[in-house]
Amino acid sequence: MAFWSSTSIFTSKVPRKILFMFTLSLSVTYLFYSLMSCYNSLQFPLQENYAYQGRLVTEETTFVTLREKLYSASQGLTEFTEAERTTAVSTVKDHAEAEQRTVEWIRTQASPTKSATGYHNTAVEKEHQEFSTTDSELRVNCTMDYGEKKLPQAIIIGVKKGGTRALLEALRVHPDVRAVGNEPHFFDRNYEKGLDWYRDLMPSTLEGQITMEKTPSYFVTNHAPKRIHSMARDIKLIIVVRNPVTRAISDYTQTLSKKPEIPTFEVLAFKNRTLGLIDASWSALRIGIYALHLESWMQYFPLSQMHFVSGERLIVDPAGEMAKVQDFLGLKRIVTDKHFYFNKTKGFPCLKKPEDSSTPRCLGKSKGRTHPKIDPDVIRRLHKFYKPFNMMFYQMTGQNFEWELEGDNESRSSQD
Ligand SMILES: Nc1ncnc2c1ncn2[C@@H]1O[C@H](COP(=O)(O)OS(=O)(=O)O)[C@@H](OP(=O)(O)O)[C@H]1O
Repeated sequence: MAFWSSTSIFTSKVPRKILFMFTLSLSVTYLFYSLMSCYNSLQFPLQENYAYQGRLVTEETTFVTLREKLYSASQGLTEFTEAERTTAVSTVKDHAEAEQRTVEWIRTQASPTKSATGYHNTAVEKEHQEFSTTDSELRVNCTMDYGEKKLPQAIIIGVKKGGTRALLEALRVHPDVRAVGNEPHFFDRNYEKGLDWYRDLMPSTLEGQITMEKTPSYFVTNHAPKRIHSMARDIKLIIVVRNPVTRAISDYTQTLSKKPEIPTFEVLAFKNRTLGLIDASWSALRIGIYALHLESWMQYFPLSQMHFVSGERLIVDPAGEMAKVQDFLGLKRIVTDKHFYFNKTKGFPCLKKPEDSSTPRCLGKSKGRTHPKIDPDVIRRLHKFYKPFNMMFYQMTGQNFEWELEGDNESRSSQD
């Protein structure tokens, strides 16, 4: 009875109110913590999505902060990446294969050229039946992040030292482009890791956004055209090309910055300098035989799926080149001259600084290194060496990049 009278206190009116208040406050606390933990796990995706929307409305701050973060992250990654270290020094096997292939190709070019239509041959059809993935198979990985990770619909496949980083960073300003910052090297070095691994590297995209990546070594990788075709036969390919002589010097400058002990450019460029025998198997020179590499790609992809960017024009008229790239990708022309300014110290166009940020928007110090002075006679010989291949490349692409004019000028000034 005594026990009953002590518990019956809970049934009396005043304590029932206290009990109610206590339960209520417990529930509110529980609800508050649940919401907080949910918010924390969603915070980054929300910001990202909001940022994207903000771009279209007025709130630029979040977008800018996020872009700055991505930009500086990509800067860090481009400095001395594994890609840069290993592409310049190919393995002995690759080197031998490449040399053999280059020599054979140069020999066969003495015979009449193939017609442009003949390149896109039956190998493509066979390949497609065996390996092609359907669109629905490509769109599976939905993450906590808003949107979903997709395999790229467009890839900057080359060329090394052409201006690929500048192009990718300018494209990333576009709200409908999402690109991975570093170079995945999937189709040349990581292919055995599989498409799921590759897809997982990509940023999540919203409906209507394009997923992109850049790995410049794909352009000169034998297996890359077939492998990329088997992933997506309708993929768009972008190739930034630059005068092969300047490109070779830029490539050499990069290697030299990491290995100061290597022989001079003049020594590496020749098999026999007295005989004027150019070493076309040296990767710095081989990469510049664009017609040779393009031929492999044309066996799998029609020219309509390729877009060639002039590395030279990307420096003097970035907005002009960006307009053409955006058209090719089916994007609205959002990245325009308003986004660029010429930075005199850097000597290159840079992306304009957002008002509230002090982070530089120029590319890092691994871009725009001072090139060593090369013997003008060697430069002249290299221009002569590349001339027929450049002509062939102009014919194949239907575009004249006018590298011979530069060569003529250089030859003239070196004679003065
Ligand atoms: N806006 C801007 N800023 C800096 N550099 C620019 C820019 N546009 C094009 N370039 C040229 O890009 C060259 C480097 O090319 P890549 O980015 O393709 O190099 S890499 O293959 O990724 O290492 C780099 O070559 P180097 O000057 O020889 O370093 C530049 O000439």
